[in-house]
Amino acid sequence: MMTASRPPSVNSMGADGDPFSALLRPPASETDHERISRLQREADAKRISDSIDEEIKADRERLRKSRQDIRLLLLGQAESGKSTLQKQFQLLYNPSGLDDERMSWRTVVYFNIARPITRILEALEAFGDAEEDDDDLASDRPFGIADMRALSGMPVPSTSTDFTAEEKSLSPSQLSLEKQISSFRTRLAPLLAAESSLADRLSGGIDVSGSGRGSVFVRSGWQSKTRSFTFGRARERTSSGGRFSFAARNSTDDRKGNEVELQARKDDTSEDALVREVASILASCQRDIKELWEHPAVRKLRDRRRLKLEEWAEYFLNNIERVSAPGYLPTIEDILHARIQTMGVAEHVFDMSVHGRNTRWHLFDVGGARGQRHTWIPYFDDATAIIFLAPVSAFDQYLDEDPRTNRIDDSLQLFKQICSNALLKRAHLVLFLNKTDVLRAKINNGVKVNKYITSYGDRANEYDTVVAYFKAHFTQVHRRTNENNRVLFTHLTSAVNTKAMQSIITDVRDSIFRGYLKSAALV
Ligand SMILES: Nc1nc2c(ncn2[C@@H]2O[C@H](COP(=O)(O)OP(=O)(O)OP(=O)(O)O)[C@@H](O)[C@H]2O)c(=O)[nH]1
Ligand SMILES: [Mg+2]
Repeated sequence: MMTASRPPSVNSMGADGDPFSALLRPPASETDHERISRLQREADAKRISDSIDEEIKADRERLRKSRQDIRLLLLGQAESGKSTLQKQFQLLYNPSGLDDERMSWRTVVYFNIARPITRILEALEAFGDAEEDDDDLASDRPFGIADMRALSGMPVPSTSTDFTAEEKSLSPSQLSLEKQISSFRTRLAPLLAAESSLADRLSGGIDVSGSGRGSVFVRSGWQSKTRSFTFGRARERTSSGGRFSFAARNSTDDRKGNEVELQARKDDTSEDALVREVASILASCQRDIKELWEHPAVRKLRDRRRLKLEEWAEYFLNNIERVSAPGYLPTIEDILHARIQTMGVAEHVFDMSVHGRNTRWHLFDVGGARGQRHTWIPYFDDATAIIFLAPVSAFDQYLDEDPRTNRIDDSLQLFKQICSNALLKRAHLVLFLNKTDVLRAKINNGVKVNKYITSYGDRANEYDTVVAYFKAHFTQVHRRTNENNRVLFTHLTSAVNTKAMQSIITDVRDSIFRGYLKSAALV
């Protein structure tokens, strides 16, 4: 094909035939001074242009490298164990990171104690009005305040909760249960008052709808936020008798409190005043908490499953003496059990050497509550792999966001959406049937699966049978949506069990890496 170049315009052409040279040529009348400043301007412009070129080059290089990074999404409903799994990755590949955060986790641990205490007291009170049974004891009459009185072994006036002079002289265990609840409320008032302040501290004061019974939403990076609250800033709020100045103190306590505060201020000016205040409250009401937790009425409510506390609440209440001791610093085990809800998507980066190759892994830990799931989508199209966590212990639980939906059912629906999502069709797929330890404990305690999952029928209410049943359902969902013959790697896990998790993570890491090398055609 013939090509004809357009002739340059005669008017704009310089003597050398270049149409631009006439424009760029300095005027014939240019003075020495003008020439020097022109050359200076041109040198500056070249420097800027070169540095832009360098930046573009560096950006390209970063992009090229980041395309080779591995992107792993941790998906699953709220409370399925995603953040716990992320902590296990951190323990394995950046252990000092978690160690540095130990102080900050006190806020969460204290919150994880204060919230269940409120719930236990509410449950004790509420069941006085309960009319229906909710578990295997369907034939039992409702366990109400009359039962509680019976438990306490004393006749009581049913209306007044004021203590008589005689009652004041009695030990707590000699009081009627109604009075005991009231006494617990009084003794634990400072801790109950601290709950919302701790929640505010963790969430930054943002009340997000859908935050659950036992939890509070936090954004990534909350650790530095809780630590960086200086004493001075927190003190501002305590001094006005606001929410941090807890009740039930006499003037001697106040003096002592002030001395402790002054000493603490000298010792560590950056320590959070709220956390210190709660630590001292816990130290002083540790025996009350233990007494409440071990109270026969609370045990009975738990046995009858009228009070269902989450695994973290049980863990911290069982460890209350250690956790409320002065100078308490959360252990790694405590951090793994601590509960806060993830808001949005938190990215964690790990550099790993896998079989001699250095790779950068980006772990995306997402918020699993229904209201958070839309935030996952932007991370789908370049995901290398997904670990989907399904908490198999949740067969007797319902979503906080929608109390009519069984949590296993929600997990199956969500897994179906993930398996069939076109953006994710090339991602390596791993399924963790998690919380197997909690499942085992429930089965051992006689909780019947077919009461909540009717299709379970009359199969044996034994751990192995239950796990096999749930596994078969998830595998079937995968098979039915598996257009690309993608392999599903399944593991039975307990995300809080560090020893077991470390070998599972290594296995999963290797299989993801092999898949990644294959798909990147690097082998
Ligand atoms: N006993 C036991 N507890 C677990 C297990 N996995 C997670 N947990 C606990 O369950 C709670 C919830 O776990 P998270 O990791 O916060 O759940 P998540 O999936 O990140 O939840 P969202 O951030 O709300 O989406 C925490 O208190 C964990 O310690 C498990 O396998 N066994
Ligand atoms: Mg989380």
